[in-house]
Amino acid sequence: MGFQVWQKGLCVLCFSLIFICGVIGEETTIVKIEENPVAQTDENYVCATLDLWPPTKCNYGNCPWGKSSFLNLDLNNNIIRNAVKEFAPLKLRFGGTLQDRLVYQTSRDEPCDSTFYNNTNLILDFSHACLSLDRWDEINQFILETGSEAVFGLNALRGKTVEIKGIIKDGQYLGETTTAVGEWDYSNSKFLIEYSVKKGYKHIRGWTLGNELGGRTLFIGVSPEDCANDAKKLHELVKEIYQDQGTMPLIIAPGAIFDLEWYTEFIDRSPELHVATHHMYNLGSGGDDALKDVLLTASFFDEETKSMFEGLQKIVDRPGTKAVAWIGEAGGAFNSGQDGISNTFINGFWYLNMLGYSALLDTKTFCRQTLTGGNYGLLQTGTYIPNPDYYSALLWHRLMGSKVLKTEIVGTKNVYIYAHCAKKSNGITILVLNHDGESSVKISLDPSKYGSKREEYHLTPVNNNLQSRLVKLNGELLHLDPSGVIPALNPVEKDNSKQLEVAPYSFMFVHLPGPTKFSACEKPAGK
Ligand SMILES: Cc1cc(=O)oc2cc(O[C@@H]3O[C@H](C(=O)O)[C@@H](O)[C@H](O)[C@H]3O)ccc12
Repeated sequence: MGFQVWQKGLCVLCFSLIFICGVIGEETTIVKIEENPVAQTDENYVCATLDLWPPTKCNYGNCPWGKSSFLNLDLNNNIIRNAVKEFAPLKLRFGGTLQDRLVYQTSRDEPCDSTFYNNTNLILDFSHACLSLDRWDEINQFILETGSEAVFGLNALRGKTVEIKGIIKDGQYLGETTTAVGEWDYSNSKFLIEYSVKKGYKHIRGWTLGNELGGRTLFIGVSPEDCANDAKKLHELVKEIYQDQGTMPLIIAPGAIFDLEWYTEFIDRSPELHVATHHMYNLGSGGDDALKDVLLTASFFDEETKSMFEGLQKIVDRPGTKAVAWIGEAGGAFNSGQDGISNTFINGFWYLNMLGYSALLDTKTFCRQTLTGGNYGLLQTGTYIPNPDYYSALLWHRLMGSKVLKTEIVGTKNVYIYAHCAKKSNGITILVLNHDGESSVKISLDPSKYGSKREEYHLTPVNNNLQSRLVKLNGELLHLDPSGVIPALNPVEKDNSKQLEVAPYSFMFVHLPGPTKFSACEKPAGK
């Protein structure tokens, strides 16, 4: 037995009842890690989004977007640049609801107003806005200078007619459906792609089509057949435009909420698709008062969430399907997240679990809504000071390699453990999330399996306040230096002859540099 977890609470109970129960209550929880990887992520699995919401976007009386839209974000801000460079390359997905209301300037003489105006009489409640060529150049400069990769969301509603129909069943009015029908007018997108190739923007890793237009309908429904035809058109365009470029970016669609029937038909009709992407908001609404409980009890791992991941994995795993699965956008709570939750330590119970779980189900990339903007930004809106999840994302990126190892815990429900081959050594990295507020988790690591040493990265909230925006690493507050430099994330080295202890309500990355028994994690010499 290489790996064991003791629940302190149970042992305390046992000691206090020792004369009655003897050793019967001294329950040992066993954790097993399979030696052979069960899935593989992209090397840069951690991705973040930049959305388009204007400062006037509000939910529940809270307007958390400021100037975080990629149309007006200060791309020269030192903190943002430093935060992004730490990942180089960070995959950045540009898009969101309003991407299907965005037009691209085709000549510098053309008027181009970059403001989305609120108007509830219009589709998606906002006017159109324009992405100027100058701004597109600035965005590409930013991507290049920060060593990032871009995935850009194209407007898939252009040219389509939006129809609103009443639903009547058995003579009863049940509400309305909004669908977009007709052919996609790709001319404006074609221009942007051609322009990008002419300018030599090689860091564009993928072009994605539409935001939440298919799948489980939220606002506007598009049939799987129409969506597949549009994706096919995009593929043809990209192939033609990039024919002399050597590499071709990925074609990514539909960026919707998963629905088994819809996705099955869409993927069946899209043999050329590279990435089938879906969005997930499995904490519920940003206006929900019960989010704290949902996070601590991990009840976001409900049947619906699991069936979405498993459903898509099954579809893409079928022989003959080329597409792989990505989470193209996940912010926890929809409608901009929740202040005091999405931007605080407690949100890590969702974010780190989702990074772990999605990887296990062979998701190649996980895009966090957002890099900045809304309440769920990795960086605070306006100040760009990193929220606790920023540091979790960075530790994941640095420590968790692409090969995913399956873990199994027997005997406890309050601890979640994920394991990957290590990013930079022949060993492995494990991530332990202790959802128990009373008890530490104690783990023994058998040196004959896990090597003699380990490096611990223990994340705890400041003042034990789960809703703190400040986080400590190994007991030291993480903060920017006065010039906006991201702090070093240094581990504490420990001997594996001593037990590992993960405090109540905390997270720990543990790097086991080896030598370990995980031969699949050994890197070729020189890597
Ligand atoms: C009602 C709803 C349910 C759901 O599961 O997802 C979802 C997503 C929505 O839009 C996307 O999510 C973000 C958000 O609501 O916070 C937006 O900022 C983003 O641009 C959208 O892509 C809306 C509603 C729902």
